[in-house]
Amino acid sequence: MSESMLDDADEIVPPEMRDCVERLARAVATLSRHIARGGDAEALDAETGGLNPTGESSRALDLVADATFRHALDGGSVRYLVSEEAEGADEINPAGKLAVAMDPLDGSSNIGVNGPIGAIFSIFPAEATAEASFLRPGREMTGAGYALFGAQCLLVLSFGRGVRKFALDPDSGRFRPAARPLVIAQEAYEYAINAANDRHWDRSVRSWVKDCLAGRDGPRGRDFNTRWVGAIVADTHRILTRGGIYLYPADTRQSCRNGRLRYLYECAPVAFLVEQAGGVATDGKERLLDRTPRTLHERAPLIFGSARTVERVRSYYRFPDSEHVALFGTRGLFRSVP
Ligand SMILES: O=P(O)(O)OC[C@H]1O[C@](O)(COP(=O)(O)O)[C@@H](O)[C@@H]1O
Ligand SMILES: [Mg+2]
Ligand SMILES: [Mg+2]
Repeated sequence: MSESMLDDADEIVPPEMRDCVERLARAVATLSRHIARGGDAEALDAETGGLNPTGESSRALDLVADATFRHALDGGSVRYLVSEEAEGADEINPAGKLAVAMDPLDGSSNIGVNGPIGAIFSIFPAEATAEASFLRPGREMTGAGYALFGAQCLLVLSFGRGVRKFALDPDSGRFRPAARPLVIAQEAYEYAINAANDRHWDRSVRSWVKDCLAGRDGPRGRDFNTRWVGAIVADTHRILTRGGIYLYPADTRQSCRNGRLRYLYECAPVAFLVEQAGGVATDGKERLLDRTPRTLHERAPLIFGSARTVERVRSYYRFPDSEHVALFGTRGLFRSVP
C-alpha cells in the first residue's frame, strides 16, 4: 500500500477496512483539489442532461465525483459499490470483502453558489450477492463516514467505536485527526427543516414546528434558532459539532411519501454516525438503523440529532397535538422532557 492518507490510521481504522478507507480518503483529497481549482463554479454545476436513478438531473461535478471514487476503489478491498449516480450495484472486485454504498456528491444544489458540499458512504461486509450485501438492516454496517468540502476539507469516520474527525492539510496532502472524538450535546435548541414544505407535512411535524416558532410565548417556553444548509452532510456536521436536530419527514408530495433522502447512502450512514456520537436517529417511529431497505435507492424519513431533542419530536408522533401540549407543554405533566 502507498503512504497512508491519514495520520494515526493504525489506531483508528480497523485493519479489514484500512485499504477501503485509504482509497476513499485519496479520492476525497483529489476531489477537494478539483473543486478548489475548478475556477468557474458554473462549469462544475453544468447540467449533464442525464437523470440519476431517483430522477434528479446530474451536474458535471456529480459525475466527476462518481468517477473519482470508482477509480480510487478499483482493484481494492471493495467487492460491491452502490452509487447515487448509478441504477444498480456494480461488482468492482470479485475478491473484495466489503460493500460500499455512497452519495459521491451531496448537496448538488450548492455547487453553483460555492456552498458546502460533501460525499457520504456506508460500509458493509460483502455477502454472496449485492442484494444480500445492501438490502439488510442499517445496523449491520461496520463503518460510515462523510467528506465535507467547506472552509476546510474534512473527513469524519466511525467504525463503531465513536466518531473521529480529520482535516486535510493542504501542504502535506494528509488528513490530520482532531484530538477529541465528536460527541453530540444531549439537548439543543437549533433545528433544521425545509420550511417551504410546511403545507405537505403531517400533523405531528407541523405542531412541533409551530411550538418551536412560538418561542418563549408558546408551550415550549423558550426561543429556538433555525439553520438549513441544503446538504445533509453539512447539516449533519453542524449537529455533530454543536448539537441540534434535523428533520426531513415523509410528506404528501408524490416523491416524498417515504421521505426525501435515500436510505442506504444518506439516512443510514448519518444514523450510524449520529448514534456513535451519542445522538438519536429515527424515522419518527422506529430506530433508523433497524429499517431494512427493499431497493437500493429507497427513500426514508429522517429525524436525528441531540437525544433529548429527538425524543421530544417522537412524543409529538405518539400523542395527538392537544394531548401533547397537556403532557409536555411548559405547564404539562412531563415538563422535564426537553
Ligand atoms: O432542498 P431539498 O430539495 O428540500 O432537499 C435537501 C436535501 O437533498 C439533498 O441535497 C440530496 O442530496 P444530493 O445533492 O446528493 O441529491 C440532501 O443533502 C439535502 O438535505
Ligand atoms: Mg445527497
Ligand atoms: Mg448526490
